[in-house]
Amino acid sequence: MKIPFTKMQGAGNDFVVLDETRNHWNLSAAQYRWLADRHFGVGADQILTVRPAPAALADSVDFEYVIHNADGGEVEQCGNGARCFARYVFDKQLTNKHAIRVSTRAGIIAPQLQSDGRVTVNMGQPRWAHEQVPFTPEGLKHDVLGQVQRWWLPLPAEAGSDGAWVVAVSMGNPHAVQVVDSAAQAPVGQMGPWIEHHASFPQRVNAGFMEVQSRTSIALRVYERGAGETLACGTGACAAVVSGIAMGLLDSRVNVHTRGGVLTIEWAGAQAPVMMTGPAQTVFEGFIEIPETL
Ligand SMILES: N[C@@H](CCC[C@H](N)C(=O)O)C(=O)O
Repeated sequence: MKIPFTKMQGAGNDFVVLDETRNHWNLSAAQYRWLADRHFGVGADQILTVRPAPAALADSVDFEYVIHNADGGEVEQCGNGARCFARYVFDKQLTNKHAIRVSTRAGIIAPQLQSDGRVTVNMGQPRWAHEQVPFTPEGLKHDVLGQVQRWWLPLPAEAGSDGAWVVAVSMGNPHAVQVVDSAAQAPVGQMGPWIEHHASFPQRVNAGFMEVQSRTSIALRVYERGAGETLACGTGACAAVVSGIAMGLLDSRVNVHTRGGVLTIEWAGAQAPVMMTGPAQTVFEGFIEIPETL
């Protein structure tokens, strides 16, 4: 089966985008994994699929947005992908709207194309309840910083540290955010996999390493669940900023410096939604023959 695809990137977090508004490709987890493979497939951190709005939501949303990690697993949310999704459906004339509403496994989000080419996404509210992350901290020690609890995650010697103080929060997908002295020096590749698979996160977790540079600027690296360290993680940026605001370390508008570019995150606190603004670009497009058996 030969299918069309578009390669996109948002702050260096890269995607293969598939259009299933007319045809359903019915790809298996192994086929998504193959597409994401940088040696045998196209190469991507995530595969994004555009589907028509689900019938039950047809009056309130424009599309369904389906996300698979590079490991082939389907996940709930992807922030950088949401900006690319909005750019894709507009450029491909699947809609003529600059502002759309999109259904995801984590609820409805609302991306909007800006006149400078960037995209702003209303990512909804952060979710702190343990069952919503999900996070099972039984047996872990904790302290309180500002308005938020930090939990001590014990780690084995191979992780390069005996543990980490993390804030657990969901932006539709699970995040464990820790404050570090230097994002550049943080042992992301060594510690990340141990946090991702920590027993206190039953659905695994994205591990964020946040360096607070000022009240309006952070440097951030994220070891993503199902993808490893990426050049940027949009939901990770939202999770880090809301955690930093709740800890009393950040103001309500923060520039997040990732290895692939800058994202701007705004959150007024409490019940306010998190707004994320950043780039979204098409890199190339083509057709690819998907192996039937893998
Ligand atoms: N790159 C993404 C997040 C993609 C999903 C994540 N790896 C997960 O498993 O939750 C972003 O920009 O938010």
